[in-house]
Amino acid sequence: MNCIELRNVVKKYGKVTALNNVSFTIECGEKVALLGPNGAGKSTTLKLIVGLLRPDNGEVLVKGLDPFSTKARGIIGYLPEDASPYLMLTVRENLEYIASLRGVNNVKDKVDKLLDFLALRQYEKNRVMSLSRGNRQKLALALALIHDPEILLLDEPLNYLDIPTQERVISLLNSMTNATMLVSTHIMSIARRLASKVIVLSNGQVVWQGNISDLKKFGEENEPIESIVARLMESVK
Ligand SMILES: Nc1ncnc2c1ncn2[C@@H]1O[C@H](COP(=O)(O)OP(=O)(O)OP(=O)(O)O)[C@@H](O)[C@H]1O
Repeated sequence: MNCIELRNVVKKYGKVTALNNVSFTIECGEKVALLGPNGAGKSTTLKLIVGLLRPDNGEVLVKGLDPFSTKARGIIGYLPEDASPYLMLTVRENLEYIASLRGVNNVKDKVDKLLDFLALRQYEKNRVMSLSRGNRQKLALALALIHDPEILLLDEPLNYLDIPTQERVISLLNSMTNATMLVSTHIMSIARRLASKVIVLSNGQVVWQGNISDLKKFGEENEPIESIVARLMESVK
């Protein structure tokens, strides 16, 4: 079954065409990295799937549903780029508030587990406005994961995180074997550790999609994967 589907999607911001006829499908359970140069349309793609934006043309479906529907919103977890949780609330208050909005059972247990897992316990009573950027990112990740979403949309999930936390988050995400994941990243090594497929966007268009292992076919012997991906990205101007 398809969990995410974009059909001929066009999205414009005024005169800027951010996405120009983008189509792809992601089957339930697949882990996919969304790659592309700055301004390629990655964040826009995620915002359309999460129901923060509507396409100007074409269709976006989440498990066959309109992303704006309550049902679709309930099965998605979203980590925005530069996520900003409620700054005046404490770390625990943020987690408990979102957990209750999401209808999570056993809120205290779930919050405690995430606080410990992401090494946020010592900050639980601190207001978010006082946290470092990395600790805010950890909280934003916890907020995206608190309801065990079926579909996870992550925009640069490891931004600002220290190396031990990056490793913990990678192993946590890898343990979510049933979840469907679409992860936007600029870092190829992260894409390879979190995903088995890639969609490469450039200038608002899909320039390549397929298994990461097949990317090697486009390169010369011993050519680094980053160099192959850079060439694909530059193929559309
Ligand atoms: N709110 C907005 N208003 C106007 N233009 C926008 C807006 N958001 C994005 N854009 C434009 O849409 C295009 C795609 O932007 P988007 O943020 O989706 O790219 P991206 O691939 O996520 O980039 P990056 O890797 O730099 O984060 C860019 O040209 C960007 O300037």
